[in-house]
Amino acid sequence: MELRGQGLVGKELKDAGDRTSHEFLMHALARHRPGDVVLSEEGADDRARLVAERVWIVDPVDGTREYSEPGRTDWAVHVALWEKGDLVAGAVSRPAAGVVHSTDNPLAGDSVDAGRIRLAVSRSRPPEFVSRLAEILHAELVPMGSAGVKAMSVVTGESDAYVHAGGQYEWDSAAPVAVARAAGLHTSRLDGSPLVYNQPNPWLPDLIICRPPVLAAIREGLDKL
Ligand SMILES: Nc1ncnc2c1ncn2[C@@H]1O[C@H](COP(=O)(O)O)[C@@H](OP(=O)(O)O)[C@H]1O
Ligand SMILES: [Mg+2]
Repeated sequence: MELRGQGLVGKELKDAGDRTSHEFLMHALARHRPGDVVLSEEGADDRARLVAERVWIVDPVDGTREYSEPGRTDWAVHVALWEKGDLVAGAVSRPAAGVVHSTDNPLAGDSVDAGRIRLAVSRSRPPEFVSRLAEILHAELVPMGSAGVKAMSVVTGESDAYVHAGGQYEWDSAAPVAVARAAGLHTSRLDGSPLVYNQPNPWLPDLIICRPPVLAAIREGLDKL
């Protein structure tokens, strides 16, 4: 937040934000949880994570593009804890909005049943299939930056589902998925299989996060693509 007001713009601001947040998190985790391994978007992949019992999966700035655009609040800091096979805790912080969604306190809101399904989608690179899915479902697209912010929009009831495919890494979804699960939402891969973390290759290209009542409609829509 401090860096954003210091005159850096564009790539310089993105890189400085990523690096500063990464260093902050690495120091904090080394100090408070020295025995744990960290998988960060901005760090070298420490292969010790593949035999570790506890691994922190972090994205220091998710929605880096939005972070670099003055006044935007749709970017987030993701911190998730994976322990012995699954996510056990996580938080998605939105510093510019002044909110932290965590597995302890997801800040879940009631969703008004608007009739039309609202799909959260990337504002800068909406996957083509999501537009087709929206047509099939007569759904409304709600564009915003950051995987974490999109997932939290389902948690708060601003949208009904976040459906993504075509590319992403474990750090983009780990903390959002941990919080979404704590809020009682459905989380899975596009084919319905579970999202599995701390894999040798952290590429995790697709997901569905949705309110349970819309899952059947989304599945039917996906089948028709
Ligand atoms: N096709 C793709 N391949 C790789 N990463 C992708 C991707 N689409 C989205 N992402 C990542 O998902 C996050 C949210 O993207 P978007 O705001 O467009 O929905 C971004 O994380 P970062 O900002 O941490 O790089 C972005 O890099
Ligand atoms: Mg990210």
